[in-house]
Amino acid sequence: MSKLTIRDIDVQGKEVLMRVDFNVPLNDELEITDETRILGALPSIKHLLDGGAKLVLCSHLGRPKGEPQEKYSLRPVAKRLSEHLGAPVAFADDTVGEHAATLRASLEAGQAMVLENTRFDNRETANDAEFAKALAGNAEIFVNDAFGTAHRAHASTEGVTHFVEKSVSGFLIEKELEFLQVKLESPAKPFLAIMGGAKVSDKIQVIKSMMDKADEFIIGGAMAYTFRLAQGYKVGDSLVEPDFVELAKEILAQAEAKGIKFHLPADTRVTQEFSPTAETKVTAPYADGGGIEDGWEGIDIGDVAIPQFEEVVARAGTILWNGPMGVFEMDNFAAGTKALTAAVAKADALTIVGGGDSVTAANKFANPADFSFLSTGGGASLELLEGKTLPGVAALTNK
Ligand SMILES: Nc1ncnc2c1ncn2[C@@H]1O[C@H](COP(=O)(O)OP(=O)(O)OP(=O)(O)O)[C@@H](O)[C@H]1O
Ligand SMILES: O=C(O)[C@H](O)COP(=O)(O)O
Repeated sequence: MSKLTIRDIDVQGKEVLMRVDFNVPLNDELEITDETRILGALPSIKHLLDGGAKLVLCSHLGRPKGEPQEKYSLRPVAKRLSEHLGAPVAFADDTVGEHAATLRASLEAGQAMVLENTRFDNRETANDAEFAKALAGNAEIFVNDAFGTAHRAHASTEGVTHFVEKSVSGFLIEKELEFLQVKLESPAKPFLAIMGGAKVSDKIQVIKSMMDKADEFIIGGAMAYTFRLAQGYKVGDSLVEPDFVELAKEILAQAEAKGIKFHLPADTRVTQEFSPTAETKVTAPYADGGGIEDGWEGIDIGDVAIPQFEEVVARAGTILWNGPMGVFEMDNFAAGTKALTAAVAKADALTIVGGGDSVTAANKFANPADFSFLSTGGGASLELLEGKTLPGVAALTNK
């Protein structure tokens, strides 16, 4: 069912509450290290301000568990936003308290402000009605543009919709759904899904759901070791999730039955020490009886795997990439992720990148403009690909 969007409303002189996903990474100095999500929200923010809204922005940052903590404050984000807008952005030290109320009451048309982290109050994640009502305040309109948090039914994503006249989606949610849903309905073939990273438990169900759509899979990162274990190979001290070995076996059998090309790394770069100066070596290919010895841990795909994967990427018509090939945060473990990032960036295909770390890799090792779309959603994009309904979208007003 289609939902009202930001294009369908008149906001002139009205107070508008907008949920954004400003859950950005901060370093120890509380500096923003990746502003993809801020940039993602800007088109909607500018559109509402140009339309004369009194704009109240809210978001979570991290998982502070109901306690205010300086390291999870949205203050640095409000400052960065003000730089992007070239206008002051007021910041409330609280979310639904006195300071927030005073600032909200003094907003003028075309001005924006940011509320403190919604998760500084436990009632946010509990989707508490009183908290949602206070958050809505005098706003007639709620705009949800927090795609990254749309899979959470929290007070600021779902609850609040019960206390405003209209709830609409913003441009970012619209764009995310366009790429992750609409464009993947009839993808140019072959449709390649590249899955990597560390969280097998989060992603293995997505692989299963995508077997009806994808023609080929590349599995990298720690994901690969659970599959290699399922095939009976030795994986040494590598990160595996034994609880998912059975499901991995099922997936491998299903791929074979359906004629899906399921590419696991032919070999693995391993180390004995998890550090930026550690020595590494590449195992013999699994097919030649290779595998990972005890005392060694897989940290990247190997030298045989890299060109094989590059070839698979080069022939794809559509590429969906979620999760790095290795521990790319350390240079000595980053070769596989670097090579794959470059290959995806130059592929003549629709290229969609999802997941926090994959987007970071895309920004670090390639020109972000060389990808068709960088998703701001980690869990949210995975749930969408699994075919689940996102509560933050479902709660919006029907057209
Ligand atoms: N072989 C490996 N062993 C251990 N960790 C690995 C390995 N390969 C990749 N990783 C780690 O996986 C992490 C990323 O995995 P993750 O599943 O969180 O992906 P993601 O793209 O960030 O997705 P999301 O945003 O959904 O969390 C990186 O920090 C990387 O260092
Ligand atoms: O980073 C994310 O995936 C979103 O901001 C949601 O955060 P959460 O997993 O803490 O709900």
